[in-house]
Amino acid sequence: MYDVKKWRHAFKLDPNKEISSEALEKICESGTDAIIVGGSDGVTLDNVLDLMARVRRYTVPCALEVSNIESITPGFDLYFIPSVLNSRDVRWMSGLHHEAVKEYGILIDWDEIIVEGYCILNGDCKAAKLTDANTDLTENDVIAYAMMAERMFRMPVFYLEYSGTYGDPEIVRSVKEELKETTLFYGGGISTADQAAEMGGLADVVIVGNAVYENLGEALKTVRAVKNR
Ligand SMILES: CC(C)=CCC/C(C)=C/CC/C(C)=C/CC/C(C)=C/CC/C(C)=C/CC/C(C)=C/CC/C(C)=C/COP(=O)(O)OP(=O)(O)O
Ligand SMILES: O=P(O)(O)OC[C@@H](O)CO
Ligand SMILES: [Mg+2]
Repeated sequence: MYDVKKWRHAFKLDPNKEISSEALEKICESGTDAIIVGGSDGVTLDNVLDLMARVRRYTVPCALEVSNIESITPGFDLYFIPSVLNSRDVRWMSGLHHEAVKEYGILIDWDEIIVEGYCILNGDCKAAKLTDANTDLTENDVIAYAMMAERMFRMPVFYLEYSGTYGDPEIVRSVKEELKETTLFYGGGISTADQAAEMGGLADVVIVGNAVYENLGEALKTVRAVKNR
């Protein structure tokens, strides 16, 4: 199922972190809609290839969320391309993308590409620091980014990124109310089934990352909590 409009839940696995074969089997067989391979630091071609090959033993769709040009490889079902709308540095919104398309544009199968308009809201997370994101935003600021993603740039995905911390459900609710076409991804700090159910009731797709490495048993419960709603 490669239509993100039908997704409700995904696990994000970091190629720069260790995961046992037993844990990986449970994650891939959990009933989640997809595995997203991605992280903001230490992502290399070697660790991406290794994780892709291991996930490929299972039937679950597997997407690469591109964080640098060097680690892009064929073999994924989909490629998510983040564009950080609240970055103060144009490289993270369109600069690196321009370089990549200039160099590899001819090789790109555009049907496999899904652009994500990111709005990073946890100023302490690695992605915020890397991209110099302005996280000092009001609810109206965030809604404006969502409107830009959908109506100016026609991005298929708007990603509310609270990586490492649980977000504000009221902001997620307001953003969801604003979006008509664009799919709303929520990620950040989900470590229990209750949190997954809450954000799953507001966003279209819930992404669970760090909990996989911190408490796998609880992380696995997030799938049912979101999909049984
Ligand atoms: C041959 C072949 C297969 C060709 C395919 C062609 C293809 C896919 C081409 C892509 C072209 C293209 C436009 C590429 C874009 C290049 C690029 C480098 C864009 C920049 C992406 C970007 C803005 C990265 C910034 C960081 C970011 C937002 C990462 C997303 C992941 C994220 C937020 C992770 C969370 O952080 P984490 O690491 O988990 O943090 P903790 O460790 O603290 O948990
Ligand atoms: O790691 P967590 O905090 O679950 O966040 C998931 C994802 O949104 C990170 O890009
Ligand atoms: Mg992480």
